[in-house]
Amino acid sequence: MTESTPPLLEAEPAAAAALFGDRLELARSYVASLAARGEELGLIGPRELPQLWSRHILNSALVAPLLRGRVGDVGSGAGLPGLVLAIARPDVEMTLIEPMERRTDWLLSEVERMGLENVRVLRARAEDVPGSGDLRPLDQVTARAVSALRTLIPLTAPLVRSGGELLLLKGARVGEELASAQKVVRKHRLHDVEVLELGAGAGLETTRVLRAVVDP
Ligand SMILES: C[S@@+](CC[C@H](N)C(=O)[O-])C[C@H]1O[C@@H](n2cnc3c(N)ncnc32)[C@H](O)[C@@H]1O
Repeated sequence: MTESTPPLLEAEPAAAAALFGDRLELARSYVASLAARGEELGLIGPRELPQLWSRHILNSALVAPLLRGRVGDVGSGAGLPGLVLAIARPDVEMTLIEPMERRTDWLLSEVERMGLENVRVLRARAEDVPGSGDLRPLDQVTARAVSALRTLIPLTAPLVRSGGELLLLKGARVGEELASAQKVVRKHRLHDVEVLELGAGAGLETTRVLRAVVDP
């Protein structure tokens, strides 16, 4: 019987330096920590290591230039995109909203290990946050791989202040998801809804972001 070789961590793509600038060392330390402990903690699958940088870290970091003010990330899991964005944008106040204790423990330990002062970890389900007094209405909310738009919009829009924005990272079927979410788009008074395609020009995997203004 031959022993199987553990999958190798993807080499850091050249684009990482431009996306993280002087925060690159912190991004590297988060990637190293996630690669070392992520599988054991059930945060990432073993097959993710060969695409950790390109599919997960840079896919998340591409959203960083769109951020402003107080931002929440719903369903952060391992820290995607919220922790990556907080690393890239120390000027942004980031709240990671995640209900699973094992995941919030991991997020808190990473925030402490990296000395990030712009991150708060809130253990909660997004739908329980409005009206709880735990979080003031946010300027923007991000989410990635949490649910389809028809359920994700009702989870995220109530967290945003009037005139704030949703930035929802989506896959190639975002158009179909949006078509079947029209009822909640109207109910939550989203306008200026657009799908941004980020990264392709820079030779990266395309990150699709549903951006919409919330006007409750
Ligand atoms: C598939 S994981 C994705 C994690 C991460 N965003 C990523 O892209 O890798 C979905 C995450 O959403 C969280 N989640 C599920 N329902 C939620 C809710 N109602 N409010 C907040 N987080 C939720 C789960 O606990 C889980 O960590």
